Amino acid sequence: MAPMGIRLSPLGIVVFCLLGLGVIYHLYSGVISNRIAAFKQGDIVDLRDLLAISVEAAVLGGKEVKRIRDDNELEERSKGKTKEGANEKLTLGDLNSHRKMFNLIKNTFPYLQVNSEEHDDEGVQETSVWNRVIPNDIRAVVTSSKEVPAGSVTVWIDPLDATQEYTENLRQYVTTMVCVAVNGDPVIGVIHKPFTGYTAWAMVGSGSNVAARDSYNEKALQVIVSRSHAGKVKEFVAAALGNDTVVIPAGGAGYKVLSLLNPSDEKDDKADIYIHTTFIKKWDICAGNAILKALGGHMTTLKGEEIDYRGSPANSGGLLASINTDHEALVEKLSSPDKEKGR
Ligand SMILES: Nc1ncnc2c1ncn2[C@@H]1O[C@H](COP(=O)(O)O)[C@@H](OP(=O)(O)O)[C@H]1O
Ligand SMILES: [Mg+2]
Ligand SMILES: [Mg+2]
Ligand SMILES: [Mg+2]
Repeated sequence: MAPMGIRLSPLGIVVFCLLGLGVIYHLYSGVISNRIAAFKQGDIVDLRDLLAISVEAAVLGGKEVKRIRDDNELEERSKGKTKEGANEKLTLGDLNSHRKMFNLIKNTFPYLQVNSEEHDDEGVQETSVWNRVIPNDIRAVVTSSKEVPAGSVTVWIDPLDATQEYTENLRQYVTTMVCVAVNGDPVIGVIHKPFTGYTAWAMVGSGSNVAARDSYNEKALQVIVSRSHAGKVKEFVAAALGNDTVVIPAGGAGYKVLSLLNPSDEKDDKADIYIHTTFIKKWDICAGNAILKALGGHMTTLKGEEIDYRGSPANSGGLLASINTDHEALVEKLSSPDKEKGR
C-alpha cells in the first residue's frame, strides 16, 4: 500500500517506466545517432588523433627516405623548373615516402583534405591504416581530446624536404613533414629527421616535445637562408639588416625552422631568424609555422602577413620566421621600400 491511500499496481509502474524510457529515447536518440553518424561520415575529428597519426606518417615516410638513400637507389629525375629556373628534383625517396605518408592518413581518414607535394601516377596500393594508439609522450602533453569539424581541416605533407641536398648526400638537412591546419591556421606541426630518428612535434594551445633556445642574439642576428633556392637573399639581408649580418646557407625549410630551436644535434646550425625571399609552397612551411606558433614564435610573409593554409599551395610573399625576437621590428626593417630591391 502506497502512502496517502494511493495504490500502485505493478502493471502501472511497468507502463510508466516504459513511457519514461520512450520519452528519454525520443529525446536523445537523435543526438546519439547523429553523433554516431557524424563520426562515421567523418564530420568530426580529434586533433590529438591527428597529431599521433602525423608523427606516425612522418616516421613511416622517413624510413623509406633513409632506406633509398642508404641503398643509393634514388632514381633521380626532374619535375621541371621553379619560377626562378632551379631544377625541381624528384627521387624515389620523395615518391615512396609520399605513398606511405599520404595513404596512411587517407586510409584512416578518407574524408580529410590532404595536400602532398608529390602524387602517385602509378596508384600504388598501400593498405596501411593507423592503429589508433596514441603514444605516451603525446598523451602526457595533450591530455584530452580536441574535436573539430573535419571540413575545417587541411593536411599538408612534404614527403621529403631538401630533395636537392638529399641528392647531394647532405643528409643532415633532410626532413619529412606533416602539418594540420584548421580553418587555414597552422595547428599541428611535425618535422622528422630520417637519418637521426629525431622528431619535433607541437600542437598550438596544447604543447610540444621541443622548446625554444634559452637566448637569441637580437643585436647581431645570425640569419639562416636557402642554399639552393637563394635568389638574392644575401643582398636582401645585407640591405635590410646591415652588411655585417651573418648569413648561414642551409638546405630544407624544416631544417631551417629546427635551427631556431633547441638543437637535437650539437652539429646542427643554430640561427636567430629564418628568411626566404623566393617562391615557396605551403607543404614546405606549414609544419614549421605550427611549431613556431605553438612555442610563441612567428612565421609570416616578409611583410608580416599571416599565411592561410587553405586553397592554393603557393606562398609568394617570402618568409620571415622568428622566436623570442621582436618579429614586428624585423618586419619593419624588411618592409621599407628601399629594401624591396634585394628581392
Ligand atoms: N623558389 C622556389 N620555388 C619552389 N620551391 C621552392 C623554392 N624555394 C624553395 N623551395 C622549396 O622549399 C624547400 C626548402 O628549400 P631550400 O632548401 O632551398 O630552403 C624545398 O622543398 P623540397 O625539397 O621539398 O622540394 C624547395 O624545393
Ligand atoms: Mg619541401
Ligand atoms: Mg619535398
Ligand atoms: Mg620538391
